[in-house]
Amino acid sequence: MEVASCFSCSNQLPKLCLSFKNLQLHPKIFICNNNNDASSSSSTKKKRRSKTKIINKPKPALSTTRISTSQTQEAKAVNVRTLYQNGDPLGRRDVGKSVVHWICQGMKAMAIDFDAAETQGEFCEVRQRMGPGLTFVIQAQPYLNAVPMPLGLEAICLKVCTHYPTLFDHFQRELRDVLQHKKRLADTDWRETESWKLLKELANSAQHRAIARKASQPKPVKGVLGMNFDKAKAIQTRIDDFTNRMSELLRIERDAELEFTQEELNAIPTPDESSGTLKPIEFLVSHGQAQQELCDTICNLNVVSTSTGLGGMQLVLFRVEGNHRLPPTTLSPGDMVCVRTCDSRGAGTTSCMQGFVNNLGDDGCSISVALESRCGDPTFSKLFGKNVRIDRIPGLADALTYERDCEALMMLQKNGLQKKNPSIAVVATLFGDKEDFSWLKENHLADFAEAELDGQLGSGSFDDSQRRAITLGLNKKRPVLIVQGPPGTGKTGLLKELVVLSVQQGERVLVTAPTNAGVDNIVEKLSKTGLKIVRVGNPARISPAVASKSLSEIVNSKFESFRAEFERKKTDLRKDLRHCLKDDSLAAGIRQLLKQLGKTLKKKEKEIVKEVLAGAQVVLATNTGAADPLIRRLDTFDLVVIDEAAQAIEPSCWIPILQGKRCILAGDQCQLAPVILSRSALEGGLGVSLLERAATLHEGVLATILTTQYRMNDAIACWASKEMYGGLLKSSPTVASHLLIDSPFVKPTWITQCSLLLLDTRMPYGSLSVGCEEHLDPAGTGSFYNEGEADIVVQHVFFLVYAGVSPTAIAVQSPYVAQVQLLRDRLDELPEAAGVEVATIDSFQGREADAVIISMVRSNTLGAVGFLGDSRRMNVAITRARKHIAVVCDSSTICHNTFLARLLRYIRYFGRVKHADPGTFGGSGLGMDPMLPSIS
Ligand SMILES: Nc1ncnc2c1ncn2[C@@H]1O[C@H](COP(=O)(O)OP(=O)(O)OP(=O)(O)O)[C@@H](O)[C@H]1O
Repeated sequence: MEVASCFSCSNQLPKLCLSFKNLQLHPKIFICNNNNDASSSSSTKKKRRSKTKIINKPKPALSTTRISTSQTQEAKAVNVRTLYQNGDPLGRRDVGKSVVHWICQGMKAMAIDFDAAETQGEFCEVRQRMGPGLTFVIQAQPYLNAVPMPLGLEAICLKVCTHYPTLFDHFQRELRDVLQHKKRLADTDWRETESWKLLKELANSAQHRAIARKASQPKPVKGVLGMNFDKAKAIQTRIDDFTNRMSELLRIERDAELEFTQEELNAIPTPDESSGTLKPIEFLVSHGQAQQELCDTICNLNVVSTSTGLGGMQLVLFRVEGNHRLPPTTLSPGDMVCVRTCDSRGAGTTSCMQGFVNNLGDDGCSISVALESRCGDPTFSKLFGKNVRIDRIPGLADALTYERDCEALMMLQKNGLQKKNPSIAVVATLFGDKEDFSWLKENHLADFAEAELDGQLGSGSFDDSQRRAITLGLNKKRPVLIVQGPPGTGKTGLLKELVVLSVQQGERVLVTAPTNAGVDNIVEKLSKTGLKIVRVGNPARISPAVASKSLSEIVNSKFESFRAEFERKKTDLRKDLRHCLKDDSLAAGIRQLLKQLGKTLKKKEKEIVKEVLAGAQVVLATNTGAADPLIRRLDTFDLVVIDEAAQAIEPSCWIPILQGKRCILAGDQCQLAPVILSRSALEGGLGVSLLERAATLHEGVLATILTTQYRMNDAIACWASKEMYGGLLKSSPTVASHLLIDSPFVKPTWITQCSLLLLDTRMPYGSLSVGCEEHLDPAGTGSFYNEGEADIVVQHVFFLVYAGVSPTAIAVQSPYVAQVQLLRDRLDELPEAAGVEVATIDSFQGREADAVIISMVRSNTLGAVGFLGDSRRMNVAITRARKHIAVVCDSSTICHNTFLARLLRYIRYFGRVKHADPGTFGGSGLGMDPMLPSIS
């Protein structure tokens, strides 16, 4: 079944659900998940860490079904942890009757729509979209989203709404009731309906049986790779132990995440309806008031225009009625949303479509949403000229990531040692013990030697350790290679070379990374090689710099002429239709032709997508995105490469690995780690990456280490080497002493000749510079900002630019999202700073810049430094700099952490310190005296 591209962190975008009618609006608690500290927008996990802001939304005017207090209290006794997940449907006893009632309502709406589609002769479209497992779960979301979750039970609802066996079970029951009722009136056999037949088809599919009975016995192990039965059985036992343990840890982590959400919800007092504090939804839309809260619903929107995108997605541009600005919103590109028509109060919905946010307009008044194209579809055309509301569908992206990780573990357990598994040698290597490993080698089933290079490498561009890594990686019989290397040792460059050479030796390669930023980084490198590369993923999550390599752009460009021809024919037919409206049979014929034309367009597009992917030498996606059916349907890959592998949990790495014959993992376990919310999941080992585990296996023979760095001035590299790598990191003489002054057109100033600089907002006599206190983001994101530090950063950028440093060679980082936003706003005011990159530390991993400025933000009397104290994050931040690093901070706060205190001491000793006061430079940095400050 079809899932065309992606949403949120991963890369799957569900095809549109069916239209559905007669849905009622209900009072609802809206959850606003905001990225705050450190998190890159691509990391959904980080979203979980962010404080959740809840807004009690107003009640629509429609009649609503309130769950009674006693019901809620009764159901509150149910704990999310008590839910089990063995593949059986969860019943009243497990989740409580309020939640069961909630699912029933959602599934009933879906069943009614199912039946309506059959009555209206649109069932083949339904058939196309429906499928077992995740496909079904995705289709069910808008229906569930339209029913209010019982108060206090949101976490359980979020868990249940992705529990396939439960949803399917309830849907089956509701559909049967709907069909029975209808057919009783018509006196026909309801079992003969298309809807029921489709349901039975799903229930009989192998995938349904596999998912709905996860507890079933794994297949019996036969001898694999010619091993005797006992050996194979021992490996299978290890796989079983591993997958069972990991599934349990994933479940604990997911529960922790849901409990976190529930705690946040519970912390909000129940709205006092009599107080009159609730405002109608249109108030939020039409009043630009300061006290407006962030919301994940936007109402009173009108369709302005439409255009067609990939996969038949219709990009629909909405604008707020009366050209008001959009309300402050949590919606961001890639978010999955439900689009419905409504009245001016946001109520009275008549139809619903699922899609994802493409972007929010720069004018602040518009939003564009990708919906599935529905040529001649009455549901789609109903949006025109109507009030429309857009609601975010929460939690599904995280649920999908979780489901895909679980699915990968299931496939590893069931198929890992089956003959048909292309990655059987990888599985045997990573789960076999020393004896099995030697046996593989002796029997020439795996070879860990270096491959011959035949002078393919460009001379001089790689050192010995890099050459060794490349030759090991080119050996087609080597199942696993781990490339470990501190920052700047050339891992990404080496991976690029490896991919190019592997393609040259006839291999097809799948390249993944845990985050979209990581994937885009390697796409950027590979795009200059002339290889046929395709980046698969949600277009809204792909960096504009590499958009031309995305599947959507490639398909669109190939499809252009065909689409133009289609539009021309469609216009002609429409004209004809207008002329013969009185002749029913002729009009019906033309309508039929229009429908046929739409189908041909879709078919052609599918063919092009298939052709592009099949012709690609390299396919790139996130680890989770590699589960996209578009990728899964392709032939087995010869090689799977995972970059930034230390940042991924092991289950997610198995998604791409199981699709290739061999794999190469590159990363550094001293850089960003996987983010785990639950302490017990962390202690249980969920935070241990595959890279870390595999590097120590079989006496380290799977790994190769790089130790010479080619990025940083030695003063910067020495700090990282001492703090993080036991002094092992060496600097290449080509970079060891490079400074900003060595770049062309850069003037000699004390700053351009300084590699390490501390801009301290604390004065030598102990007082803090005016305006340099930290503040909690009033938007309620839980993030912090510091205006004084922002001013100091701006003026430092100004000094650098004034000294001749190119703005594109400067990067500004902060661990806090609110500070990043503030810095962007401030630097936008400075035309000289156009081109300076401002990013969170997490999103800048894997990148580099000549000059890096870090704003630490925290300044408080308690000495609280939050996650600044995470040495791996600070290692990433500092090691992005090639020639100059400036740390802006309040030393008295930061020094409360011993690791950070050592960093400041190191800068004081080997670099320079300036006590910075934003007031003396004229605030925003604009119009200030460009004389360079002296060092105090
Ligand atoms: N052998 C080499 N000779 C000269 N420069 C090199 C060599 N290898 C790598 N470099 C340069 O070193 C810099 C860092 O390389 P790269 O980004 O690939 O490192 P990395 O290990 O991926 O770093 P990180 O872990 O921080 O992402 C790049 O500018 C690259 O051009």
